[in-house]
Amino acid sequence: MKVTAIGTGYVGLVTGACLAEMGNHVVCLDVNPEKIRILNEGQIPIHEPGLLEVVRRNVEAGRLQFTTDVDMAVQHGTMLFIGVGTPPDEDGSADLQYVVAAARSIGQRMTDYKVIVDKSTVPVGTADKVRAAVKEELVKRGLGDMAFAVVSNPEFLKEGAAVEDFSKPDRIIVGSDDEQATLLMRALYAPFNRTQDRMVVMDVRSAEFTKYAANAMLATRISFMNELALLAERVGADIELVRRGIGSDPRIGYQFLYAGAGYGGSCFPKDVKALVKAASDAGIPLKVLTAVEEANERQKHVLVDKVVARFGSDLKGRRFAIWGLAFKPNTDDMREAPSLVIIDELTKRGATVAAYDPVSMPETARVLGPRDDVTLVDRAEAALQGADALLIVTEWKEFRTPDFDAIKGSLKAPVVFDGRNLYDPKLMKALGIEHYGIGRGATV
Ligand SMILES: NC(=O)c1ccc[n+]([C@@H]2O[C@H](COP(=O)([O-])OP(=O)(O)OC[C@H]3O[C@@H](n4cnc5c(N)ncnc54)[C@H](O)[C@@H]3O)[C@@H](O)[C@H]2O)c1
Ligand SMILES: O=c1ccn([C@@H]2O[C@H](COP(=O)(O)OP(=O)(O)O[C@H]3O[C@H](CO)[C@@H](O)[C@H](O)[C@H]3O)[C@@H](O)[C@H]2O)c(=O)[nH]1
Repeated sequence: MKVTAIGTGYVGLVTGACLAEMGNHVVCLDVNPEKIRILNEGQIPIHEPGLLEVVRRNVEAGRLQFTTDVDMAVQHGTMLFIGVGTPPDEDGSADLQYVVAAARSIGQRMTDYKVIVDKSTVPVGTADKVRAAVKEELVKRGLGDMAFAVVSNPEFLKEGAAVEDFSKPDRIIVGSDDEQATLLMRALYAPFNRTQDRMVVMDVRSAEFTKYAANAMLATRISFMNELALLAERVGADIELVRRGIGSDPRIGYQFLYAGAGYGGSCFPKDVKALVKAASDAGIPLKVLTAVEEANERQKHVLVDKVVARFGSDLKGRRFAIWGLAFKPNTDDMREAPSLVIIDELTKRGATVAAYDPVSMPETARVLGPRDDVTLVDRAEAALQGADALLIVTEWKEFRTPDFDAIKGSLKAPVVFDGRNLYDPKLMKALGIEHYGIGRGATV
């Protein structure tokens, strides 16, 4: 089938590449010429495991191309996926300007039937806005009767596992009230839906809502565990043992129960805010979700609170090593990364920071800009040299079983603030490392 992906970010590029992999002819369009230049040079602008290989394979096979040419891109696809950003507006609501602009650019150019697929995360009612924008442009061109469908197909991929998640989806949500469009969506997704029918077809509004409900539920689990972690510490329990204890109940399950330094990324923070705002506008304030966000804001400060409790609030002359900067492992994405809050809190108390991340240091340098108080080093061990303590912020695999002797030998004193509960407190005690986990007390 002929597909156009509008927006070549995490969602648009992965969608385009994975659909090309199944034999579709895909054009990926972006308004950012730099991204298209990188893609046309055989590279990808983001770090996403396995994606480069899929992109290269399909470009070579002639099924995948990248362009800034809107005319060509709109002409090409029968199915046009909108995967542009929906960042938070000042009041927390989703800013739909890029989605509406993409819709208009379709309406200004289409000459035959199109299925316009909203893949971006968008509030309930957005498909109506997309439909209205396309129609308005068609009417301007005297083509008000031209048929098209607008479908909601929210994306559930996780960064760092995007290709895997797209290729083996838990579910494919399709919100559609157009039979022909539903049939085309079924055909397009058939290769990803072979072993078991995972496609759930519903009305458009319910599909749009499903995406926010899923992220809100996951964020709730994390904030719930983070709050229990605070309590566990106070009453002398270990949240890691509690996690295993409750996760064994299949109604609860083990996933997404990890207490840590707070959730970040381009989705949970913005989607929770957007749902809270939409609900309040609708006159149904969401009390639980409001608390989820508040708890997460507090959680991003928990690691520094522990540093302050140990070293005092004046950190002048102190130096801290940070391992892990990206908001989660296997990505270079720094959007809403807890590490940024931690760096900010440490440096504003006078400390300096030496930080290491396996892939996100160029992105960190871009986000932070030139700084005297933050040094980015190219090896984990280098960050430790002469530091007062080590803070672990992102659970990259290479931090899981490090050379503990090197940690002890390089730090001024062996003190580790373990923001992802990577290390066993008993082992730390045996090794003589002062260890502060999340929700499991200190081993001094
Ligand atoms: N990142 C994720 O893991 C993820 C997962 C599921 C859903 N989502 C949702 O998908 C959407 C996209 O997220 P993302 O992380 O891929 O965003 P992104 O910022 O990485 O990419 C968006 C791209 O769209 C381009 N763009 C903007 N306006 C355009 C236009 N009119 N025509 C063509 N291109 C245009 C931008 O230049 C940019 O390259 C958001 O709504 C997000 O909430 C993201
Ligand atoms: O038990 C856990 C699990 C995650 N996190 C944190 O939660 C954040 C988000 O992690 P994750 O969900 O793995 O990454 P995202 O790429 O942001 O993916 C989420 O957001 C996407 C965009 O909407 C959705 O498509 C995905 O289904 C949803 O998992 C990160 O900061 C994690 O460190 C925890 O603190 N504890």
